[in-house]
Amino acid sequence: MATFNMSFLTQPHSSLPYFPNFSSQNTPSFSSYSLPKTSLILPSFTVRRQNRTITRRIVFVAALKKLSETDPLTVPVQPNEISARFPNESGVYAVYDSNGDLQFVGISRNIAASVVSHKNSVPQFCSSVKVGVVDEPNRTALTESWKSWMEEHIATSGKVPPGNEPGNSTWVRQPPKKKADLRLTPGRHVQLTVPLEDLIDRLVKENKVVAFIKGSRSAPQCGFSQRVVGILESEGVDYESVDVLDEEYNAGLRETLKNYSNWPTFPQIFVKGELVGGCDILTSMYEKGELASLFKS
Ligand SMILES: N[C@@H](CCC(=O)N[C@@H](CS)C(=O)NCC(=O)O)C(=O)O
Ligand code: FES
Repeated sequence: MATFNMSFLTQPHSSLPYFPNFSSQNTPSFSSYSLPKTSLILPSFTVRRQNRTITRRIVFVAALKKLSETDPLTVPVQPNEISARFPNESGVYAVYDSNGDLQFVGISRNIAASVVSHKNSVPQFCSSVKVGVVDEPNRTALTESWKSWMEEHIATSGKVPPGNEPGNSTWVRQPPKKKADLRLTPGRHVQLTVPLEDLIDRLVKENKVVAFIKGSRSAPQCGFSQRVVGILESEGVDYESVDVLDEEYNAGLRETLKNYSNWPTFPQIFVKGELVGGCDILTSMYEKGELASLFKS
């Protein structure tokens, strides 16, 4: 059998020899996954060591069931029916189209949620799904499960599932691209004809939410700025950022902004031209759940 380097293939997150966890209420039935027992406790045996008799038990852990031996489950149209049929657990899953062709093998921390998401985004490819729940999942174990299903499919069909072809982004959600930071000037080589205060004033009035931070939004250079960026992003705020440490495009901003806002530190967050505050104030408003109304208005 040919050997394949799987590292370049599109894989979602991580997987393990696959131990079903049947405790979930959403797990429909044992037979739908046709999985073996999590572990079989085999008879114990004894060894003699330094005149002591030690009892050992052999624990046999069931391996991931083969892809070809796993029964497919039909994917219902309604998300709540999908959640009822598929487990909310970690594992590996294989998605088939209505012709029974394997489209994608994935790993998920919540298989039901992944199936709902695929059914929404690519319903034409998402007719039935084979599931392998992984108990005590860790990254290596999940990845090994994924590999074993992929290798089995490649060995029998000679093909990589289309959704796992390198560069295919149909099945794996790409992280949203971060906005670029705003720059106050075209660069140091250009002589400013208006005072820096006026540029700041225009910028905070023309943009609803502006965060003046140390470093860029993708790589804040200070923990206070990092916390504020994290809060704004977790609230899903559409904001602009300006790096006060950027001496090429924002020369002089660090000191001029302190005068403009009468606030001595960074970060500084402006909403509709008004200073809201820095890290402490934003953190406190976040913890009290006050940010949604601030950014909505
Ligand atoms: N308590 C402040 C913490 C921020 C802070 O202390 N910033 C300092 C260190 S990053 C600062 O900007 N100092 C002035 C400067 O570096 O120009 C807040 O709530 O934002
Ligand atoms: S740069 Fe040191 S605390 Fe912000």
